[in-house]
Amino acid sequence: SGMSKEERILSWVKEHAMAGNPQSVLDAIDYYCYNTEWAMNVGDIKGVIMDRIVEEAKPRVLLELGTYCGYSAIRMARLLPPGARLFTIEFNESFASIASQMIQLAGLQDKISILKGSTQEIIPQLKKKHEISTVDLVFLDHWKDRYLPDTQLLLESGLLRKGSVLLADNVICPGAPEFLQFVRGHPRFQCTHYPATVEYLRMRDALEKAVFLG
Ligand SMILES: O=C(CSCCNC(=O)c1cc(-c2ccc(F)cc2)cc(O)c1O)c1ccc(O)c(O)c1
Ligand SMILES: [Mg+2]
Repeated sequence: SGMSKEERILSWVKEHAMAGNPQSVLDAIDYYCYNTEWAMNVGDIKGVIMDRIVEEAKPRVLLELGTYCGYSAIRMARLLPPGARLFTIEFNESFASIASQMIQLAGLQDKISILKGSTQEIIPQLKKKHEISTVDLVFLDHWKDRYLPDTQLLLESGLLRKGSVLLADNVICPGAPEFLQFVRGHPRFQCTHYPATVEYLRMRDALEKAVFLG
């Protein structure tokens, strides 16, 4: 029994962040994870790279695979204009609950919808159930061996349009070799590699951006 690591992070953020201030929520999570307990948030180093990519893409409909505590959802949604929407899929009930409270504290609940379930069951429902035509940016951060099958599912579901951006975390560590090989070898994807480090550590990691050419 006792609190989970994710509950301890949420408690710290409630104490140290300012309600309605997304940056203070991100800073509080990063401070706790640098100084007290490591956790698998994308973090500040890869987060700054994500910020630039999201600002350049100007997406109106975003999809995230793997919510965890909501750090990357808050990171992306804080940059969005009114009317833009982020849908984030989380399989784990307790992670989804923590993330919902984190997003509420950041004041971003009107921009972010948490969809509870597995990506393989939810992705095919997105068009009908959530009135989505296509997605402008997808952040992949869930099970690393699901990156490739879910990319193929996004293609089959007609959810990608010319210019849709796939942005994948952890392509070096833990790694997503089959996904990397697929998008880098695919004639309809334009890939860019962004070397970085694993959140809160010195170990090497990277983001991969794959733009669908339609
Ligand atoms: O962990 C999962 C799978 S989803 C999260 C995937 N993400 C990662 O695994 C992930 C891992 C690392 C990382 C780990 C160890 C290292 F030494 C270095 C890096 C970094 C990341 O940025 C990540 O995103 C899950 C657990 C329980 C459930 O109940 C559930 O539902 C899910
Ligand atoms: Mg990750």
